[in-house]
Amino acid sequence: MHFQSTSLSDATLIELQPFGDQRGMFARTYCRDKFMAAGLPTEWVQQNMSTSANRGTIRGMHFQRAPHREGKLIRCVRGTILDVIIDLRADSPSYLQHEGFELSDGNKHQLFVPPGFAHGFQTLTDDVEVTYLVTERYTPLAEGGVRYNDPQFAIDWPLPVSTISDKDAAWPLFDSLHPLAL
Ligand SMILES: Cc1cn([C@H]2C[C@H](O)[C@@H](COP(=O)(O)OP(=O)(O)O[C@H]3O[C@@H](C)C(=O)[C@@H](O)[C@H]3O)O2)c(=O)[nH]c1=O
Repeated sequence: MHFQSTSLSDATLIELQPFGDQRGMFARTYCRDKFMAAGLPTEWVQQNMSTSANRGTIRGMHFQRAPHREGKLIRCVRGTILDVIIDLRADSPSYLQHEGFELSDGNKHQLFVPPGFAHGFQTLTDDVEVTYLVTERYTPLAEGGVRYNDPQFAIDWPLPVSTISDKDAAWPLFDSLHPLAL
């Protein structure tokens, strides 16, 4: 696996190293030693998956407030997504910057999302499945979010929004958040 830095401090794109043969392909998706050497987390407490039926669906932009901030390792195992992360760490050189990454069953890239980032994605195909590891347990009282179309970030979503949860459509704008809400 190859670890590539991104425009956002500590966020890492991980390319798998595939071994192909007549049966198909093998690759490690997680390797404790390599993650440790790359300075990435090695303790994951949940593995989650979601499916989304329609192209254009948005989930996000989500985070958990301190002290429950989560690191996430995202992979799209069916279809294609644009995965977007926003650095919300006030002490970071990339504070308030965002970047999008195409993750698909074709490229098999994984994205490490550091604690303190907001995370979300838009499906670019129908029938998408995403799986991710997280470093903290789900803590509903610590759930937070910022609106996917917050003008502060002006994320360039590639498709019109076809489907979004009521919760995600109603997250506040970043401007209105108290610093303790992060
Ligand atoms: C995230 C989560 C949700 N749930 C429940 C709550 C709710 O009833 C149902 C669906 O939850 P949500 O609507 O929050 O699911 P979803 O919008 O897919 O939430 C996910 O979105 C992506 C973008 C992320 O970054 C994830 O960390 C997570 O926040 O599942 C759990 O039981 N455990 C969990 O870890």
